[in-house]
Amino acid sequence: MEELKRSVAREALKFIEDDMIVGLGTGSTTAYFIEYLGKLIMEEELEDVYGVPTSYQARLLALENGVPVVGLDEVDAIDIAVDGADEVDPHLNLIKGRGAALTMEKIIEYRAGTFLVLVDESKLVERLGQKVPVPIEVIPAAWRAIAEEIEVFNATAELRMASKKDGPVVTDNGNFILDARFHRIDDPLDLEIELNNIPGVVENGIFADIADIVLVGTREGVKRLER
Ligand SMILES: O=C[C@H](O)[C@H](O)[C@H](O)COP(=O)(O)O
Repeated sequence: MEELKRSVAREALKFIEDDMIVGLGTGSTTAYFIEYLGKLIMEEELEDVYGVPTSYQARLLALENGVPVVGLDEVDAIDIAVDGADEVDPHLNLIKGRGAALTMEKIIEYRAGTFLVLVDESKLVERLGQKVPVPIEVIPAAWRAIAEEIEVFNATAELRMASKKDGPVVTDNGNFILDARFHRIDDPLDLEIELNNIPGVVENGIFADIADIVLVGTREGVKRLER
């Protein structure tokens, strides 16, 4: 599985050119991409490439690997954003947010000229929600109220707990994460909009109609899916 992640990360480098501003995603697959990108920059095979990190994890990895970083508020445009996903459906709708970085990811990926997604074949599903819940970033004080609201959608929501800290996961933005399991997601775009309409919801992990290209690492090689 790690080799599949590495192979898509290597393939993603082909999309990066000199002078590009690159959105740097979060997670284990993008971590390889940031590492390889840093190598090309250090070897001067790429020039004037800057990364806009989607999380503290991406920022630390970029600094560690020699990718110069800039903030979203310092750039006029993002040429390409590269990120992983937790599920990809046949229309290239995604679920993201296992790493709790969904809000900055969505802001940066929405702004990017091209949004390139890197996954291994285990992430492909027929319908979103088949394998993973939908993460929802919420204002802490509102978590219980929102969990109740979500039941209206025929779903259950669980507050995500931390593993190396007592109590809940706190996101890079200081919020909580609810993981919502829906009975069935028929219209991802509609659900994405509806969830964001609940007061106190900051953002949710459905990324409908936003991915441009998905590179899938398979045992037979890297496959390219396009919308
Ligand atoms: O918040 C985390 C992100 O959405 C990740 O991009 C996503 O969970 C994929 O991560 P990984 O490449 O580790 O499977």
